Amino acid sequence: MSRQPCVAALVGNPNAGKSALFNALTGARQKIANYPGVTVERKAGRMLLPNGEPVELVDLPGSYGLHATTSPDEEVTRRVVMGEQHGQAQPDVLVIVLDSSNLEQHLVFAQEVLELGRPTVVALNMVDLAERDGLVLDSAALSAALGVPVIPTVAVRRRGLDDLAAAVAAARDAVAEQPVARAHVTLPERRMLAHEMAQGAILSETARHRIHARMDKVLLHPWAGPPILFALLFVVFQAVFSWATPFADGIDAAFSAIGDWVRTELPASLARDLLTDGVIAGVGAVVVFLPQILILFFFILTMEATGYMARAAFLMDRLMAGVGLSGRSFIPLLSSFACAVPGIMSTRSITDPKDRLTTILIAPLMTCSARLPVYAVIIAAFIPNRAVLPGVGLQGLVLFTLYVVGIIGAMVVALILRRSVTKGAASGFIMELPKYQLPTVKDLALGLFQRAWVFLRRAGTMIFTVTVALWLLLNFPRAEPGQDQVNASIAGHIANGLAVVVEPIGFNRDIALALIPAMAAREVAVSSLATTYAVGATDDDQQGRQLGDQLKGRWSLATALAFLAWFVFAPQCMSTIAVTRRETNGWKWPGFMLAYLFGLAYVFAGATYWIAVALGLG
Ligand SMILES: Nc1nc2c(ncn2[C@@H]2O[C@H](COP(=O)(O)OP(=O)(O)OP(=O)(O)O)[C@@H](O)[C@H]2O)c(=O)[nH]1
Ligand SMILES: [Mg+2]
Repeated sequence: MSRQPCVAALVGNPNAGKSALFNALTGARQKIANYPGVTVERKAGRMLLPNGEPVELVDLPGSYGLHATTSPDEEVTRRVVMGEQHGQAQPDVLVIVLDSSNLEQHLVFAQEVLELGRPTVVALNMVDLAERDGLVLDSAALSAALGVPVIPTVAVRRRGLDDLAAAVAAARDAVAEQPVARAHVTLPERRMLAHEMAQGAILSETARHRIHARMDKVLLHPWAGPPILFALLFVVFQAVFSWATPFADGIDAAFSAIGDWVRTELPASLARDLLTDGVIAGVGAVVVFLPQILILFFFILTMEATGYMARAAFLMDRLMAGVGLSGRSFIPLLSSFACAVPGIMSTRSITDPKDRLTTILIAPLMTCSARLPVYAVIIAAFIPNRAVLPGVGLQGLVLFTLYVVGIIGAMVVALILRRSVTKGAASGFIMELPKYQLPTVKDLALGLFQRAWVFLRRAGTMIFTVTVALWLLLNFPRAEPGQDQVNASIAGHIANGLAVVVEPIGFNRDIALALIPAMAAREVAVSSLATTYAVGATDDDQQGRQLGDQLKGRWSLATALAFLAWFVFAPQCMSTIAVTRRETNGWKWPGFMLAYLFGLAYVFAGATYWIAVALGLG
């Protein structure tokens, strides 16, 4: 008796391990071509049944459903399964591949396939990963629930392949029987059933796996997840202000004491002024923010170490797709909260060139840690330290808002870029979620130490150098008696020229003066202001005052708010420009980045200033 060559097809959700099974079952006997008329790959190969009989095995693209298909891939899978695909005989046997550690999710699609009533076999794949996580499944119970054979497999270790081949052979022999179509159920019903079947198939589960699964249910919930993430970040920014104060005050007092000591011990001279006004006032003004930076990183490192950060990325994936970016952009953008330079370098993992370029261009809008000193000094000086709600401080709220404005700005810019300069569609991605873990004190301490070291090294090298250079430009040429030293200096002349440009957005000469050295790095704005006010101070009393008090006396609230808005957008960072040039091979994109970011900064600072003035805050 001769038969038509039997065809079997592997179906299942993306990442179930279909291709891994396909490779294990067919070995080198593969043919790869395109389905006619579409650019979807057709992978077929020859697998052997236990009796040596060959079967054509087709590896189908991953899919979430047979009805509302959303991509050419899913459409091909649907057509092949239904027997409607041109150039492909309808499979005699369907092999549904399930990921054991995502059983509930994968059973939704499996039910849809089973409703077709075709001869079907289920490969319960990745049982090794489930067992690693403390979950042992009962394939017999699942088989009883589904009404088809269920074979546990580990595709990458070739475990269960013989049993699977035997099950395919048995199902093939049943082909002659009339297919029995099953009752159709709605999607919510299918979800419920999937939940019940997945629960019913649990043979044993460690307490830890159960807790982790429950945590994921809540933290990754499409509605509950994002508000939880948002609330968590909110707490972080509250802590950045409320916890840091005693430490920051301590550092501040130490720098003041050193400054006072130098002033009394050394004879009055330009060299003494360089030490007190340039080095101690300037560098000290930045170092004061070390506690806040460490608190921020304490939370970021903890979220990473516990496994929550990857889940945050998972939650963000949908949002990113909404603005035309893939979830792959999330990690580079997240590391840009520390610094845009490593963030931009890590975009190398994004395969789509336009996706990658868009991510590079918006990375500087993520609030890097160099902005924290700028934000913190202005907020501490101008935003009253009071609670808007019990436990919710106004200062932390403003800081949180600045971060959010940066993120919203980045999303809007991405949306616009993806429709103009870097036109293209979003490509989805699925990432593996790491296990939940308690962070170790050692790892956290090491991470914080590295952050502290990076920050202090910058303060000791670049910020020190730029501040000393600024001090020199502020002190020469020397003013005539009765003349203001800052106005007489080289830096003062340059600043007065630039002030014309920034006056319309509410900036004064001192800000214009700080913006130029701050091109080296944002936090230099703080040290520059501190040095400028120290040089410009007319008596010792004024000289000893803290930067915050100086600002309060000299700036209006409207100016302070405009200054904050400026720093949300302005590309004040030489290293970011340099790394963008390197990563995009030329000056075109860094030039574009500079232009659009300065444009946004100018418009938003101006709008903030004039709205504040109109509200009577000028
Ligand atoms: N540990 C383990 N890993 C597996 C197993 N099966 C597959 N993998 C891995 O899981 C990942 C996804 O497997 P694929 O075979 O590409 O999944 P797929 O179902 O073909 O995915 P799509 O083609 O995107 O639908 C790969 O990294 C595989 O190496 C398994 O049984 N155990
Ligand atoms: Mg595949």
